[in-house]
Amino acid sequence: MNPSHLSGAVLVLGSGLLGASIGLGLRARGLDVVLSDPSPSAQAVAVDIGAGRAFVPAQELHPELVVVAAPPDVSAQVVAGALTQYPSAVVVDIASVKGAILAQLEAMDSLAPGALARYVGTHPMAGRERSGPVAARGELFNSMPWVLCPSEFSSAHAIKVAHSLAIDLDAVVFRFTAEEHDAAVALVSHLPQVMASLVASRLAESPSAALSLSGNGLRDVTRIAASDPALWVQILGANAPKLLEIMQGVRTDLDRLINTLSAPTAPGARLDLAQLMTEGNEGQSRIPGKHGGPPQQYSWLTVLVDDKPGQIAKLLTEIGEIGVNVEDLRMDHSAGLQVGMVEISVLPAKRVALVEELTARGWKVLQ
Ligand SMILES: NC(=O)C1=CN([C@@H]2O[C@H](COP(=O)(O)OP(=O)(O)OC[C@H]3O[C@@H](n4cnc5c(N)ncnc54)[C@H](O)[C@@H]3O)[C@@H](O)[C@H]2O)C=CC1
Ligand SMILES: O=C(O)C(=O)Cc1ccc(O)cc1
Repeated sequence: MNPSHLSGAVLVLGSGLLGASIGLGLRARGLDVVLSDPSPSAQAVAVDIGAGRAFVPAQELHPELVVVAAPPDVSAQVVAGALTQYPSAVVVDIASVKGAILAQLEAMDSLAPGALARYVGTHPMAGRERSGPVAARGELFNSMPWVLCPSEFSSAHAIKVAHSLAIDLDAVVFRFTAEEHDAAVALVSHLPQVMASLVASRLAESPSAALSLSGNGLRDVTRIAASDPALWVQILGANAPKLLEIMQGVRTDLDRLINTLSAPTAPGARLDLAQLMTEGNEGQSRIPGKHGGPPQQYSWLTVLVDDKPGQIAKLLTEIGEIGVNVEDLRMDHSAGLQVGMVEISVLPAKRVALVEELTARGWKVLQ
């Protein structure tokens, strides 16, 4: 592991999923990480998994950086407290919304003049649909976007320290204004969350016989519907104006679709459906590939594995031996059979050789 770009202690306020993941990542760089959380159990679990040492109020602390990893609706207060308590530290927050927090900070009389020079709003675009330190992963941010939203007050030094945090955690740094950030995440994060929840809520009272036919399409579209309601109430509320703009467009399209499907054989109806699907194809093809690179088309292959311990690890090890990089992986189970179907995506040029080699090694590959 390369040495850190930071040198002093890092204080993490809020040791849930994100705070503990940041702690784990920074500890792996050898940094001194101090964790504080009003929930004693969240703090204790984060310490136990190795995300840092427990904050001791009586002990003097001079952190180089304070990372506020608290829920969005308390983040501004916690940032303000940290700016006051640690007058030489840079303070960043990582909340999912940026404009509302900056506005709250700007409206505070309690802050010392110039204190906001040491603050940078940031947002790692990585997370999980689970919360709490138990779900934390030190590699969570690896190759994922991390947005820095410096304000007009942020100093060059504060921006550099915020940048170092993201780089230390192997993230890919982007720089947006708070306003640009909120518009972007309304589209790429908040709209998908709302749509996933809307689709999944249709399933709540559906017959279980229908659900037994569920496949990857449904799983892909609804994965984030398992997200923490308490967090999302805060995120959606804080970014409502930006999200509304996009949802008005969705409503127009949905109304059009309902009209079309009300008379599916009417002249023009099929063209309208084709257009809607094509627009979806166009949008989907614009989602960047890994590491923020250009959209990348991968080839998928499916390998049948016995449903017993160690099989997937063995398969992945052998793919590694063959010298092919797995770009993505998902699992499905064949209803009623003791086999799993592992779907693997690889660069198209690698697919044929990989199928041949896996088959020669005795794996059942579905073409
Ligand atoms: N969950 C996700 O996937 C992502 C979340 N975020 C942002 O990260 C922040 C934390 O979210 P998670 O770690 O997912 O939530 P979490 O619920 O796992 O952890 C939040 C922690 O903050 C603590 N906390 C509550 N009030 C506090 C206060 N006044 N001071 C310090 N700590 C306090 C809670 O006790 C809890 O342990 C949120 O602002 C969220 O918007 C950003 C990117 C992804
Ligand atoms: O689970 C996923 O795919 C996510 O996209 C998680 C996520 C949740 C909230 C954020 O502010 C950023 C990322």
